[in-house]
Amino acid sequence: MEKLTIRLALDLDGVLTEHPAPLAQAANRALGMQLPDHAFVDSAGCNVPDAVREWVYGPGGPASLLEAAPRAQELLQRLLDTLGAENVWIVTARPARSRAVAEDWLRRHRFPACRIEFADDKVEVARALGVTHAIEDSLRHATCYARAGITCFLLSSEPAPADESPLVVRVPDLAQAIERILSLAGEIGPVLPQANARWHEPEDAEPRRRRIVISDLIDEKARQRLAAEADIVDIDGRDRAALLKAVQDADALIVRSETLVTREVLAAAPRLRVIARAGSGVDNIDLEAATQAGILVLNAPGANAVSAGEHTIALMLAIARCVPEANASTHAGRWERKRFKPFDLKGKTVGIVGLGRVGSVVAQRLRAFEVRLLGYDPYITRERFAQLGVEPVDYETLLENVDIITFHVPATPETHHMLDADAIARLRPGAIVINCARGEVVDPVALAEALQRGHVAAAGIDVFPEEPAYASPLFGLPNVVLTPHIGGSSREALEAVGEIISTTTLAALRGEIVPNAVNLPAASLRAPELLRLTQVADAAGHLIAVLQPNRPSTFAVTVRGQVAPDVAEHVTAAALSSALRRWSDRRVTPVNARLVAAELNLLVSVRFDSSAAAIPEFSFEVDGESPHHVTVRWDRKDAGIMEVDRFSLERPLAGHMLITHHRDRPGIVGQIGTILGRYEVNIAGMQVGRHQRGGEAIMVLNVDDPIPEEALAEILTIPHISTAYVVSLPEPAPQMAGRPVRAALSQPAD
Ligand SMILES: NC(=O)C1=CN([C@@H]2O[C@H](COP(=O)(O)OP(=O)(O)OC[C@H]3O[C@@H](n4cnc5c(N)ncnc54)[C@H](O)[C@@H]3O)[C@@H](O)[C@H]2O)C=CC1
Ligand SMILES: O=C(O)C(=O)COP(=O)(O)O
Repeated sequence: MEKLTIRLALDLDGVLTEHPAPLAQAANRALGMQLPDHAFVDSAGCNVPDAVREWVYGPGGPASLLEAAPRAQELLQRLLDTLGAENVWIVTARPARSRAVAEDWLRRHRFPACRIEFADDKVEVARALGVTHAIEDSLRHATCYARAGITCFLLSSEPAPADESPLVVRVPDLAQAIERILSLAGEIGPVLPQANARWHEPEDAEPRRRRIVISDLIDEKARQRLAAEADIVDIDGRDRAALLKAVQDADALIVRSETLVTREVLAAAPRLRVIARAGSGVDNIDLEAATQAGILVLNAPGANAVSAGEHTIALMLAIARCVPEANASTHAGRWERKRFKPFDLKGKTVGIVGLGRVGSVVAQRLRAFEVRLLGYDPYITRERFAQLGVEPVDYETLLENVDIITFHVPATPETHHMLDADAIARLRPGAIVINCARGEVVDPVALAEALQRGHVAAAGIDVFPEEPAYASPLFGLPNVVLTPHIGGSSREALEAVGEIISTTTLAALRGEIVPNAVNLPAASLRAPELLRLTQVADAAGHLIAVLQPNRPSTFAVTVRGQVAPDVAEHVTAAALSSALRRWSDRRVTPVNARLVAAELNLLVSVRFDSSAAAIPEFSFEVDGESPHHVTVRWDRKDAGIMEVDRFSLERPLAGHMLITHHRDRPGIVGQIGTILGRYEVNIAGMQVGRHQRGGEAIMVLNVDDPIPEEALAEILTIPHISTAYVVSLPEPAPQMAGRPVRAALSQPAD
């Protein structure tokens, strides 16, 4: 039976001892030092002079007066019992000459016997000992271990920075570090304990209602839809402290443009799985950090495009028709028919920068005004320009030839200050500038200056570099019409955005695949079909990690038959994330599966063989001492695991199973049945795969009851059985229950 051996290096100070602050305090008192309390968390790393270290750790020094950490003796004993005394070391950076003091301290505090290594360079020693895991209270040592490929549990209550190595796993105390290690050892031991024998580990022991934080005003119907399935926490996203507190136990966060979702926010949100942007622009969300953390980001592009487009036209017309000033003057009782000089849009040249959803709405509406339309958008096709009736031009040409310029681009490094002093200088005198996109696109200082000079005749601005905008160089200028980022706020837009965001947030929290993800590929398959396929791929990933508990160095996917690339990517991400959940301690989801794999040096490859199968198949293969292989077959309606380690199966794998690899010999099945019978495990079904009589074979037994550890140990003593695994996989989709996939597969494909 393949079994992951954990070889553990435990730090002494701060891990088995209490926090070593008393050491620094003693040195300060006795030697007149000014060491901070954490100096002896890593005294070498903190450059504590050697002479001080020798005194602190030497005979009669303050280290001999330290207390033990709570329950440290009992916890060490459990480690020794579970992992084996030959697999546990205390590895300390105390000076080697202090060995006698340390050993005496351990004895006096009734620690069980454990080997102890003294090393300035802990990693070098750990490598030589074949250490796989470590427990540390020093970030520097933890980082060094991680760099050497050793998973290190770091005792820390600080949140991890998002760029921390996936091999550094923060836990609050020693008990929890050891719990994680023991569960790791148990999970990959000979039998899966009941709680782990699930194909999809639940995040909670008890299913809990989801918690959704809403940080801005959203449509009321959307709110009610969310509240029907989850607990809602309303906050003002501009209040950082409230935001950081609210996200601590949030599953989803719904924001609009005013909430900045930074790395700091993500680091404070360990449970967060979905960030939904109730709108289009996601520039207020740190997408890179969200993706690294495996958090799905959704938005609702297009749902407010008419709103933003109409607002753009409103600003243009307000300027052309002098509406703001004429309104104020008439209200004030002045009848100034000669003062205002409105003009028609007809016959003017309007330049649209960015012809996406909003830009297109603007173009379509402006055509009715009989204007000439120039457009600059290097990312859309000539055909799209033609459809919209817009002449494609380069940016300079656009600037030099328009009466009105309007921006509809996202905020990116490329669009930052696209309209700066140089660009403004290219505009014809008297041009008008409209910005309903993002404040960052226009340099407000340069624009204000051009407006004051009259080079730019007027501007209509809905968005500001910093929002809420309580000050701006544009404030108070007579030829500027300002609105407080309400372009996308029409009733209809809020309703449409709300519907998309509420339904897809709930669907994503249920694990369904949604069409509006920003950091996962768009899916060309209907969501329910893709969900079933990715659930089975998830199960295949889980199975392959049960078969191969040590993280492999390659994860190769072969896609046979006609399969769209986005479907293959979803399947790969599902299988890989599920396997990585067992191969690493990182929080892995399909969103960050490839990133985590790359960080762990796991080479992921996807090969397409479209000539091969009429019925699509996805094969997952990992390397290792004995490479393993799992194949999912997909009839475009249902999917099932139909092959394990190149043995074909009659029925798809599902339910609680015992899988054995053995030599095909008479009597083996009977012997297993007898053992399971003795332990009162009921066998619900069986299938055997073999290549030739008497050769290598695989047997899958579906069982109704959990298999006790002792039963599996007995099964492993049966001659000719080489490996045995217990695994649980999801049942087939309800409509397929009881119907072998083979039958479904024989139907013609769609
Ligand atoms: N004022 C408001 O309330 C609203 C503002 N917006 C903002 O309007 C902008 C456009 O939104 P959508 O049309 O929904 O986005 P979109 O993604 O549909 O369209 C953006 C277009 O800009 C183009 N583009 C990107 N970089 C460019 C560059 N360097 N030069 C020229 N074109 C470039 C893209 O090819 C794309 O066609 C975004 O900044 C969005 O946040 C959107 C809705 C409401
Ligand atoms: O959808 C967008 O990109 C918008 O700019 C609208 O932002 P808001 O939701 O009104 O804060």
